[in-house]
Amino acid sequence: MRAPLVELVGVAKGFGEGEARVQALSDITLSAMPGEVVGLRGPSGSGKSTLLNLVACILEPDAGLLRLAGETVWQGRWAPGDLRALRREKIGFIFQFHNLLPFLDAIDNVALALTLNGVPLAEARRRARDLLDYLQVGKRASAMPAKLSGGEAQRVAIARALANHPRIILADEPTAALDSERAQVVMDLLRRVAREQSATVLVVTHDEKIFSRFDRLIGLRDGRIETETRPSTAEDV
Ligand SMILES: Nc1ncnc2c1ncn2[C@@H]1O[C@H](COP(=O)(O)OP(=O)(O)OP(=O)(O)O)[C@@H](O)[C@H]1O
Repeated sequence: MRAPLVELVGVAKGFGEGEARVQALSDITLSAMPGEVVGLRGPSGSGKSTLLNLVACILEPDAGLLRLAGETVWQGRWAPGDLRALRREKIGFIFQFHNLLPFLDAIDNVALALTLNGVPLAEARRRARDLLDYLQVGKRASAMPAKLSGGEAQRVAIARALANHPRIILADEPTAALDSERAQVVMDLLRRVAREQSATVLVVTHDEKIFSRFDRLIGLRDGRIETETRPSTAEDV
């Protein structure tokens, strides 16, 4: 039986103390299955990034339960173990602006994610090259980030996020800096990765031009789940 890769039950998160306290998320219950591409939408301040950062184990919940790939990672406290290792092994994170290291070329930006996980450099470069080819940006392997177009840089960043074969891929506004055509290419890739690697992809987005590309679109308002739709036109290409 297939089990969810991401599960949150009754999760809450606030910031600050006393009068300055902001309840960013309240009573969030959701789960996402392998192969599923889920969008998180909602007005500014509705809690989208907070939710993504909780799933990434970058922020600690105040209450509830967080389970990743069948393992309870937070319930009242973090489960014992190395959080950084968990993040490196299970989670790939894609940012709005690619966050590539400016002093490394495309291939070494990807290879670094592998060497940090103990893969020898030559092997890391070989695998990085394969990934760049998979994302159709292999020709730019030796280009420095400043010489890449926005779409190319975002694909290199996706390659980096995928380097360790994470089952959970989190993306914060991955298409915000891209034109419509490049945004669709990024969504094609994310859908393909979800399908081929049985991964769950969770994407925070304001970008209406990609709303139809999600299996499920969850709408947040004031830190709560307000709507959940299944865009009917989402198709794999
Ligand atoms: N580190 C923090 N310290 C204090 N308040 C925070 C912090 N991070 C988020 N918040 C507050 O929590 C609420 C939710 O913020 P969050 O960034 O998750 O919203 P968002 O939906 O991602 O917004 P946007 O679309 O503008 O990125 C907001 O009121 C925000 O001001």
